[in-house]
Amino acid sequence: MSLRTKFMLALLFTGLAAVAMVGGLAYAGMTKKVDSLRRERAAEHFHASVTAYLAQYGSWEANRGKQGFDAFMRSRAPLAGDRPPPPDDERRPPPPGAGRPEPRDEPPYHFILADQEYRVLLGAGVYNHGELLPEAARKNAQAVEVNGRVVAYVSPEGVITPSRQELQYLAAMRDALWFGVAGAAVLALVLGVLLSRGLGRTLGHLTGAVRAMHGGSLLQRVPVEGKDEVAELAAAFNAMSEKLARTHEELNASHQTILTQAEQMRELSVRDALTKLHNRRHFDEQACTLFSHAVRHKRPLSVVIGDIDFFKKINDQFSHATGDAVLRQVGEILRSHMRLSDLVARYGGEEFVIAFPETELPQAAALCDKLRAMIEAFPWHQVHPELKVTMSMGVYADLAAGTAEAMLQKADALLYRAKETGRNRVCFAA
Ligand SMILES: Nc1nc2c(ncn2[C@@H]2O[C@H](COP(=O)(O)OP(=O)(O)OP(=O)(O)O)[C@@H](O)[C@H]2O)c(=O)[nH]1
Repeated sequence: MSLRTKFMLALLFTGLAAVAMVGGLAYAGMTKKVDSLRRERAAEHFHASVTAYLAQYGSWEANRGKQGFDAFMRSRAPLAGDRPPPPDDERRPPPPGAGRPEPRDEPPYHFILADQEYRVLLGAGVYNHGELLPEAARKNAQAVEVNGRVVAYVSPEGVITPSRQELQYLAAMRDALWFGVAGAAVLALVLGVLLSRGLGRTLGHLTGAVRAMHGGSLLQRVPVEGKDEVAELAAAFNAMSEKLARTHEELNASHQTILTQAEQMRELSVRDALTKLHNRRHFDEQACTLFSHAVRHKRPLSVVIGDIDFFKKINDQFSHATGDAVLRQVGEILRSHMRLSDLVARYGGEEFVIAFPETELPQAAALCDKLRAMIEAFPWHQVHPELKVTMSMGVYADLAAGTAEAMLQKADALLYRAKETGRNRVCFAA
C-alpha cells in the first residue's frame, strides 16, 4: 500500500471517527434531553387535564370514561409543540428520519391513570382496564385532588410520542451529522493528497539519490523543502552525501599517493642508482621468466655478460668519479641500443648483463660486437684526455643449459675466455 493511500485512510478514519463521536454523542444527548423535557411537560399537562376533567365531570365514568376524556383533552389547549402544522406541511412528505408519522387522533402521550383505589382506568398499553395497580407502580403515582379530596392517581410511567417539531429538530440534526461525515471525508482526502504529495516528493528524491550513490555517484543533493522532520532528513542526507564524497576523494587521493610511492619504491628496488639500469635482482627474476617462455615455446634466447676492461686501473689512474662516469656512459650506450623486449642490467661493479629474447647466437654475437665497438669508439677523451674504455663480452645461447642462471655461468666462462685472450672482444658459444 502506498504512503499516500495510508495517509488518506488514516485521515479518513480519524475524521470519520471524530465526527461520529461528537455528532453521535450530541444527537444521543439531545434526544435524551428532548425526551425528558417532553415527558415532564406531558406529565404535568396530563395531570392538569385529569384534574380538570374530574373537576368538571365529577367522576371518570360520568362522561363515558376514556372516550370522553380523549374528547375533553382535544378540546383543551394542546401541549406546547403539539399544535397542528399549517395545511401546507401536511402535503409535504415527513422530514427524513422522522420515523413514524404522528397520529392525528391520538394524544401525544399515554400515561397510566388509576382511581382512588388504584384500579387502572388508563393502562397506557402496560396494564388492563380495571386491574389493580401493582405496589411498585403506586410509589411513583401522583395523586389527583379535586376540592381537597384524592380522586385518582397518575403514574409518570407511560409512552411519550415526540412532537412533530421535535422530530423535525432531530431530523435536522441527523442531516447535519451526515453533512459533517461527508465534509470530514472530503477534508481527509484533500489533506491526505496534499500531505502525502509533499512527503512522497522528498522521499522520491531521497530514494533516487541513494540509488545514484549506490551506483557510484557519492555526491548527491536533494531539495530541502520547509522546516519539518522530512526537510531535516533531506538536509542531513545532503550533509552525509557531501562528507562521504569528500572522504572518498581524500581516500582516493591518498590511495593514489600510496600507489605512486609504492611504484617509485618498487622501481627504486629494481634499479641501479648509478646507471639507472635494472639491477641484478630484477635481471635474475626476469631472466627466469624469459628462459621459461623460450623453453615452452621453443624460441631462441641469448644471454650476455660484459665487463669493462681494466676498470680498476681507470679508478686508480683517473679517480673514482671518472670510474662512475664511465659506468654511467657504458650503461647509456647499452640501454640506448636495446629493444624494448631486451633486458639489460648492471650486474655488479663493472659487470653488465643482457638477455636477448627471440635472438639466435649469431645475431646476439654480432650485436654484442657492435656494442663493444661503440664503447671503444666513444669519445672518452671528453671525460678525460687520456681515458680509453673497452669491454669484453661472453655470449651464450643454448637453452640446454637448463636454467637462466646456468646460461649466465656459461656466458661468464666465455667472458673469462675473452679476458684471457686479450680483452676488448666477444666470445660466444652455442
Ligand atoms: N668507480 C667505481 N668503481 C667500481 C664500482 N664498483 C666496482 N668498482 C671497482 O671496479 C674494479 C673492478 O676491478 P677488477 O675486478 O679487478 O677488474 P678490472 O680491473 O676491470 O680487471 P679486468 O676485469 O680483468 O679487466 C674494482 O676496483 C672495484 O672497486 C663503482 O660503482 N664505481
